[in-house]
Amino acid sequence: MNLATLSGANTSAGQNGLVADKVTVTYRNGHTALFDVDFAIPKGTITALVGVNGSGKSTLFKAIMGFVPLARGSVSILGEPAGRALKRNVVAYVPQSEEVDWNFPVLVEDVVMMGRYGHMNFLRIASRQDRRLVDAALERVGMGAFRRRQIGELSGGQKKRVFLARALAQEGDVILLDEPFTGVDVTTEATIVTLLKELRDEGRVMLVSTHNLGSVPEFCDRAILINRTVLAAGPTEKVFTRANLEAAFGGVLRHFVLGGADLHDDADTRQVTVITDDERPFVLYGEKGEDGAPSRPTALDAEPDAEGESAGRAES
Ligand SMILES: Nc1ncnc2c1ncn2[C@@H]1O[C@H](COP(=O)(O)OP(=O)(O)OP(=O)(O)O)[C@@H](O)[C@H]1O
Repeated sequence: MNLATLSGANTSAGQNGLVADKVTVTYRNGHTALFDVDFAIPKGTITALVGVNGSGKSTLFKAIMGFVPLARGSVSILGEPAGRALKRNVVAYVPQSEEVDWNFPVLVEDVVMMGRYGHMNFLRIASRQDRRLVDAALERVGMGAFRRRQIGELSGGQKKRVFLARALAQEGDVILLDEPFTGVDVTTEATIVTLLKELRDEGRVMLVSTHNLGSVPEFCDRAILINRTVLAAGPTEKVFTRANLEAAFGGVLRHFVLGGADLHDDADTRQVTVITDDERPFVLYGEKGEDGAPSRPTALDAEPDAEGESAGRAES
């Protein structure tokens, strides 16, 4: 995807958030990447989009953005058909890094200014207000000092921040983030999470795809588990359960249970369950183990070397 195709926006208010109704996407090669995807996300919330590689997360973002056509179904945004909302530039999209052509010769401040294109006429002459919003967005993500750098010269985490700044400059009420935490360090992750929480408090709608299962309960009010269709959707505490995650990830998930003598020197049967798809494990503590609960870490469907590796992650 070329940087220039990722244009910018406008503010708008609506009573509803993001609604998908039987969304089905079939690529030109005949592969149906999504079928009958249904969900409804209210305003003022952050929703995690979670699923294995190839489960259709990016396809869903592209379908919402109108980059791929729907074979069936519809999307409504802030109470109006997606096409109309997209024309009003109320949706800001932060794509996966791999989707962007980083050789496109453009300065950081120009990337952020793209977020303002939807507010300009065809001559694209930036107003004082446009420049002010670009400055504010760059400062808010801590990238003010990098504004005159070529985007391709930045680190992965810095690029993510710049794209977030572009979404901020756009002033979109709906923000779609495709794997914003991939390849970023803990400081950048914390910066992004803080920012998303602020945006939620401002009443925006955010859909965030991530493989960092552990961070989902920390900042996402809701979650959608997906594997070509929606497996579970709703408040995180209801959706982010061991059974649902196992259904969503099947054999791909690394899953360990610590209990018995490894954890307690008394008869306490509570266990620590570590579920991980990627870098940040999802840790459950306090589930009662059955009699004879595993006393050693148990790797279900894990790779041969995964036990030590993931047990180490769980400790960190
Ligand atoms: N342009 C395309 N043409 C045909 N098939 C595609 C195209 N893009 C994606 N697919 C297929 O659609 C499915 C969903 O891909 P998608 O990129 O949406 O998955 P994802 O959940 O975002 O994966 P990841 O976690 O790896 O980013 C995959 O099977 C993929 O091979």
